[in-house]
Amino acid sequence: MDQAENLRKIMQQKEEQAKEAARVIAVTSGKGGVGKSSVSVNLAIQFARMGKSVVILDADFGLANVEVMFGVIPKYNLSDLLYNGRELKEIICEGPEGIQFISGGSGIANLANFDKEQVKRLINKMTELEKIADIVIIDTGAGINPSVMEFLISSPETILVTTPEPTSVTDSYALLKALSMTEGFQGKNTTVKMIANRVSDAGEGKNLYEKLSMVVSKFLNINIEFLGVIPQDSYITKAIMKQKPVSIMYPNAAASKQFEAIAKKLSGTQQDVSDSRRGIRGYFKNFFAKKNV
Ligand SMILES: Nc1ncnc2c1ncn2[C@@H]1O[C@H](COP(=O)(O)OP(=O)(O)OP(=O)(O)O)[C@@H](O)[C@H]1O
Repeated sequence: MDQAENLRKIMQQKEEQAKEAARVIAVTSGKGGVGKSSVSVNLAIQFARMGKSVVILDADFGLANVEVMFGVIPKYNLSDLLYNGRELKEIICEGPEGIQFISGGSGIANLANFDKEQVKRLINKMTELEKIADIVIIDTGAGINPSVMEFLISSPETILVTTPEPTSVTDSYALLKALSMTEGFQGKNTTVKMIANRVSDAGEGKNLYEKLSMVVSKFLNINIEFLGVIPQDSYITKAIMKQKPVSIMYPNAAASKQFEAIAKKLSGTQQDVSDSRRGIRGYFKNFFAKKNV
């Protein structure tokens, strides 16, 4: 390597260090249909309006709601990066307001079965996200299946979406119980933040949080923080019918205002995470830790 090349490399390294690692946030729920994708997409929009560059990884295999909510049909998905030699920039799709997203496609379902070389390629490619994203939102599947657990266990910050329906509350508990029993789970490494969706008023949301948080801290030794409420709002459904997120279609709707408040609250807090788990590289390294890459 000549001196000029060496210098270029050092400059590049310095640039990469100067750019902070992306904040990785997983969004999940105990059962399907409670508003997980709606939360991912609308928080992304609110973060983008605050000047952040946001990438959503739609890891909800089989129910790719993000693309439906954005009204965009992706040309490629994660499988094309994993198996068909596509580059990261080719599989990233443009959503509204500068948001970018990656459709997981069937690539997501196979992640846990990768061999070492595939894992390395995935980590290296996904690490390129670090250069373009301030925030990476991972929209996981719902429920307690092992692949959802893999996504959550590696995430330093998890948003749990719950509604007042009794089944949503018991399924949230079941999800956290499954998470606490998953190999490698360490309560101190995982912050779970709850959003109460489809509530009739703030009090109902707070009650829901207090109930869930009490049993979860008593029986599972997990602390949940309260992020806030999203009201039951017919504008959400109206917007979905038009394949537009409510924050874009009806920015003054009660739900949009709450998404804005929650995004502000989140961005006002630093992510409390050790260096080895920081950023998208840390996330995937941790995800595949058992494979010793
Ligand atoms: N606060 C709300 N007010 C009214 N309707 C809502 C609200 N939140 C979600 N919905 C409705 O619930 C439906 C499911 O929402 P969404 O697709 O975001 O859920 P999900 O948890 O991601 O579902 P899935 O498990 O299928 O991925 C949407 O059609 C939406 O209209």
